[in-house]
Amino acid sequence: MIEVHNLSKDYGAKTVVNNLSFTVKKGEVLGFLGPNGAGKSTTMRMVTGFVSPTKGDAEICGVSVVDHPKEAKSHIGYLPESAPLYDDMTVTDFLKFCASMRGLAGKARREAIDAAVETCFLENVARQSIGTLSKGYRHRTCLAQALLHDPDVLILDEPTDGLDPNQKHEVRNLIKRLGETKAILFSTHILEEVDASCSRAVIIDQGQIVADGTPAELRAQSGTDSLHDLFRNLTTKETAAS
Ligand SMILES: Nc1ncnc2c1ncn2[C@@H]1O[C@H](COP(=O)(O)OP(=O)(O)OP(=O)(O)O)[C@@H](O)[C@H]1O
Repeated sequence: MIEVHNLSKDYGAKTVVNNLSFTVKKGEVLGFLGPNGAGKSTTMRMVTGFVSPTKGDAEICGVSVVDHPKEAKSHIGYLPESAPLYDDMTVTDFLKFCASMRGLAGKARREAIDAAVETCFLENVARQSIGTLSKGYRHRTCLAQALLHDPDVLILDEPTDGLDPNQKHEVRNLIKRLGETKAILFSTHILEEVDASCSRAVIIDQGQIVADGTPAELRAQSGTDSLHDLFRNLTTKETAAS
């Protein structure tokens, strides 16, 4: 469902994503790991069609994001890194607006909003304006907009960032459940999430893949049965210049 072919991105003289290739099939949840500045968000922005690659392409359900970005985007639900929301809208109005942008109307729109509100546990705040929500609820509102059109592919940039332990648990379970019928690519710094939600994980460092496997394969590769040790051994310790 997601096929990434030799994706690269240069900013000036700096190559921040360097010839990445990987696939995510239906029923797979791929954890996308890497230190700060490794190129995770840039890769996700290219796969979702929001940033043009310098080289390479990504196919979403067989559709090239470079050649047919609008069609490719119709198959994707995207939670960007800093959730873009309209503070003056209520949660329901924001979801109505997003659903309309996705071409939903009438009964289909109402049902899509009800389902997303229920899935993301937003019932209690549905009529509250977004500007008054806590960080966790803002985050879940943005996750809800990604689910409205029941996309085959979900691309989630740090979906548990800033959530309390209870919410993290709920969102991890949600990702696992949604992953049974969709292809999910999600980035995280939290290595425990690999075991909690992922069928496979890719570790990138300085824009390149340095490990790719199931959680068990990656732990075996570490020599100490520890994802933390593998991550520390394979990635540069310094935070990349930003
Ligand atoms: N628009 C841009 N112009 C120039 N450099 C950029 C731009 N966007 C990203 N970069 C650089 O590309 C590199 C990769 O950034 P990116 O945000 O993809 O990393 P990341 O792995 O998502 O990091 P983090 O985990 O901190 O979110 C960084 O060095 C960043 O400064």
